[in-house]
Amino acid sequence: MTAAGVDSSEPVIGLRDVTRRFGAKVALDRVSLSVPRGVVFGLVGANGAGKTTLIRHVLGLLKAQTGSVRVFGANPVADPAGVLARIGYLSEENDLPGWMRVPEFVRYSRAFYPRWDDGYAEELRHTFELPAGTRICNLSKGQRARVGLLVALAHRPELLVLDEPSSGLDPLVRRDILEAVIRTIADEGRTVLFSSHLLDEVERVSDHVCLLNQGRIVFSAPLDELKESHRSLTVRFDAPQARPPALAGALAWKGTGHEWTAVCRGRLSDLAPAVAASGGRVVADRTPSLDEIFLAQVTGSKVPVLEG
Ligand SMILES: Nc1ncnc2c1ncn2[C@@H]1O[C@H](COP(=O)(O)OP(=O)(O)OP(=O)(O)O)[C@@H](O)[C@H]1O
Repeated sequence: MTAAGVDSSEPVIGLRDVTRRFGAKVALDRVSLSVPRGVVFGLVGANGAGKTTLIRHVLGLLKAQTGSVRVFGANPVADPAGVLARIGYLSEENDLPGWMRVPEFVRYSRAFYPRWDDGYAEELRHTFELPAGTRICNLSKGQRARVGLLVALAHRPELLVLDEPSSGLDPLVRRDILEAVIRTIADEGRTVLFSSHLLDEVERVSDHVCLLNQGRIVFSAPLDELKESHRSLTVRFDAPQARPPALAGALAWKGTGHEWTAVCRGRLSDLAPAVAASGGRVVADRTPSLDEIFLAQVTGSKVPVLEG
């Protein structure tokens, strides 16, 4: 326990066996995960994977049909005011009242948060270069995303939840603003949960990555661990091969003839003997990007074998 009575070992978010159906569609399928305090937790997955549905459970906007959700140790559906006051949230849709000007919207929003910091809100307005006199409906999509981010941040939340925060932001703004914001929050010991399609962005800022596919967790692990436990291997054979070798741990192959490359689960020391047994030799070995791991994990054997 800290002096403030916060148990720092207790996860900020805990989901246990959460299943959510919309009619016949299973949006979340027995999802269990734990988000420790002070980490940047990146949630990745293709369209429809269940990311927003998971975030809505964390915010208490959806009630778990089975299983349990705990945020700061509380049930967000039973105690929405207590939980939401500690969360900053930027939604994918980023619905804002178009008729208000930024300072009006800031005044309106501050009423919901006892810990709102006026000085910080004004500092963010300057950093984000948001004009005071323009109605929100006349701002660009990127500027509106920055207004949403300002309001999510200005009460210095313990947990920042960002659902696809990059939509509408150009690459410069993403790198300079969003990533700086995410790192600052984490450096201050607060927690960030964010979902994104942009795997290079997730890779740059996340401590922990969770991949959802069709409502199920494919993996959830510290980024370092995830990268250390995968290799991209290029294997060469003396005689041309019609098919890639049967290598335990290989998730997806591409190549042709003498040379084949695979993203593999495992370490080189475990994989090399199996490559040798298949008659090949490893000619290149590197750490794959998160994007490559994601594609290999999600599409796996469905990745077409390129015939050359
Ligand atoms: N209110 C709803 N009614 C019916 N189906 C829904 C509802 N909300 C989500 N779904 C379905 O549940 C699945 C998961 O949706 P969700 O929005 O959580 O995915 P996502 O990973 O956030 O996708 P995206 O990246 O496109 O935002 C999808 O098939 C979606 O169509």
